[in-house]
Formats: sequence, C-alpha cells, structure tokens
Amino acid sequence: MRMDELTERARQAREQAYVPYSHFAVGAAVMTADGQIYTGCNIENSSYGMSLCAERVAMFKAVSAGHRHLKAIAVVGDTKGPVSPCGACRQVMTEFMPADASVTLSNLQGKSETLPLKEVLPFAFFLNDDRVD
Ligand SMILES: O=c1ccn([C@H]2C[C@H](O)[C@@H](CO)O2)c(=O)[nH]1
Ligand SMILES: [Zn+2]
Repeated sequence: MRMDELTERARQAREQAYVPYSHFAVGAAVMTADGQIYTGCNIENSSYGMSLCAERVAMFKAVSAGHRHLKAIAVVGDTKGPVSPCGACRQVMTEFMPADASVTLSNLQGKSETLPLKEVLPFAFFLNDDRVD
C-alpha cells in the first residue's frame, strides 16, 4: 500500500462530506496495523456543535470495527496549503496511533506534507502513560 493510495481514498471520501453549513468538505482515511483502510468525511448538523470531523469519523469507524491500532492517517481538504487537523482530532489520534505514526495532510492541488504524529501534537495528554505504541 503506497501512502498516496491512502490520500486517494481520503480524497474520494471527501466527496461524501455533508457540509451544508460550512461548505468546507474534508476527507480522511486511516490504515489499521494490519493494513485495512477505513475512510471518513465530515458530517455537520443544524446544531453546529454536533458536527463531526472527517478524521474522527474515519478513526471511529476503524475502532468500532475492532481496530485499536492505527498506523497512518491521510486527510484532504480544499485549502491553500496542506489541510490542518483540529486539536480534538489530534488528541483522538494520540489515543489510537503511536508517536511515530504517519500523518499525511494534503490539499486538492496535491500539496502534501507527511509528518509523525508526535510533531502533529507535541506534549499530548495521556492518562497514566497509557500510550498506544
Ligand atoms: O481537519 C479538519 C478541519 C475541519 N473539519 C470540518 C469540521 C467542519 O465540518 C468543517 C469546518 O470547520 O470542517 C474537518 O473535518 N477536519
Ligand atoms: Zn477535527
């Protein structure tokens, strides 16, 4: 599995985004430790705070299917530079991904950056050092 395939899956998932309020569509794809892929898009609600980001939809789909160890995530948005995940999603990433997990952030033009999770969320909170890695 090439990493740009994960980004391609995120780009496809973005097309399902339900974004009547922000009109800002995001797609995400995660790869489980055993190589399976789960995708997500952002899903908004008229009660705005009930909306969920693409990254968390993808991660929660994987976890709800029994995968607690994720090794990579790709995110795609229509941004000027690579899309930047929100703080809540970064925190959820640290729950299910090791510090050296691959985070690939891209825009629709193909501008892309890949960095380890520890650089995406430095000084992350962990309860009782209960880190997944
Ligand atoms: O990395 C990001 C940033 C934002 N959003 C969503 C939340 C909301 O639906 C819309 C605007 O913030 O984009 C994501 O899904 N992922
Ligand atoms: Zn988010």
